[in-house]
Amino acid sequence: MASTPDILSIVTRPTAAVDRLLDWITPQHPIAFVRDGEGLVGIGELLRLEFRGADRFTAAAAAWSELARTAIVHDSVKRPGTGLVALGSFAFADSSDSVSVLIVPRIVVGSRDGIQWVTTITTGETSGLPGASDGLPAGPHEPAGDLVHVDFVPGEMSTKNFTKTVKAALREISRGSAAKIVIARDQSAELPADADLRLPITSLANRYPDTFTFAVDGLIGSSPETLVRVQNGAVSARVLAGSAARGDDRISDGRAAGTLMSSPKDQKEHALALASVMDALAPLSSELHAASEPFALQLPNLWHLATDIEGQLSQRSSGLDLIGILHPTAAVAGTPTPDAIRLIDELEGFDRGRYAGPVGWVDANGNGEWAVALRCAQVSGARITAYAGAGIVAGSDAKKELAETELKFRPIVEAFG
Ligand SMILES: C=C(O[C@H]1C=CC=C(C(=O)O)[C@@H]1O)C(=O)O
Repeated sequence: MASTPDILSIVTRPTAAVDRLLDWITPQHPIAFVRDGEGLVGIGELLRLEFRGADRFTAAAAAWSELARTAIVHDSVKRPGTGLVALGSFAFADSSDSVSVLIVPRIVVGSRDGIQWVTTITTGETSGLPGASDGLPAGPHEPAGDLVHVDFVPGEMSTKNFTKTVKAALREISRGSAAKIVIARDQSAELPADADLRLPITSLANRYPDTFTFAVDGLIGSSPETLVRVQNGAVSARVLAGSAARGDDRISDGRAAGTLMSSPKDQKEHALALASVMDALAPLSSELHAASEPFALQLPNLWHLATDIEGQLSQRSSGLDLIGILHPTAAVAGTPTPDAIRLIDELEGFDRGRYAGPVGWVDANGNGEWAVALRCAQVSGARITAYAGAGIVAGSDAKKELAETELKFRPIVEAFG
């Protein structure tokens, strides 16, 4: 549940002091959501709203609109992400022990379309008014510190158990219980006390610039999948499903992409994921467009089948409203959704936490960007747990799916390598 929110005073001003956004990440409790050098970095936690259970999205949307309604905002930049903003991360499952959070930072450093700004947020009605603060605190926090090296070992789901579970999922699919089930596994490691997370996060962002690199309440990663982006009434998403390893040279790499594009199994897996997002957005949008064929998205570790969706919202839905409607897509759960969720619960047998849940930000106007938390790990005290999964459809091969999860772990494993 949300704690009782205070009235917040917010000042956003343009700044010339921000060169590289990522230099502002703090060593402990980093808060960030960036892609290609743009996005938001939070410094310090002013307010934390917590939610649990099946109504976590509706409760978050209601608490957020109340906070936004009473906030006193002085915003001379006026762009999506300026003014009052929270970064959030939500649990995958209704029954998860992991709490879902919206975090309002004390300071937000932002960059978008070549414009940089700083937002200071304070509680109470008088502080934080223009002139009361000139914005940026001591910083930037240079990316520094020692490399955090950890060795991941299988977690609650061993590799052997994963292949067994994929085979069990295939039996359910052949019985007609579901058309697609996404099966995940975990790997974990001990972290040194007070590990400085700036280097792993910066290295994720540098190696995977086209993905959303995030750090919210200990959940860190680089996700290629946009769950939903809301910007002044426009809505967009990038659906991914269907994967192949990159080739070792130009020829084998081109062949890998070609084989993926012509694979009926991957095309089916992708079509189910796309349909789940289109079906969820259609009643809320006009002019909803998606290409008739996916394209091959190139990442350093993988090829993915990808489809971009764009439309206009026909109702005043905020990003928080939409993540509650869209989650979980067939890219992380399966099809039909209720059957896939039940089967994941039965077959996987571990708590996914916030892996595969929405992670992103929302502003007071309901604008926001939310990724599906993939290629990520949760830092909880001295423990780090990484997650990766694969979509199982008729024709999937358990060994290949295991190999695919290894490639999906790579961003996190290398960031801590
Ligand atoms: C479930 C994951 O990826 C999803 C997103 C893209 C491709 C996927 C696949 O090909 O199986 C998965 O649906 C993960 O990275 O843990």
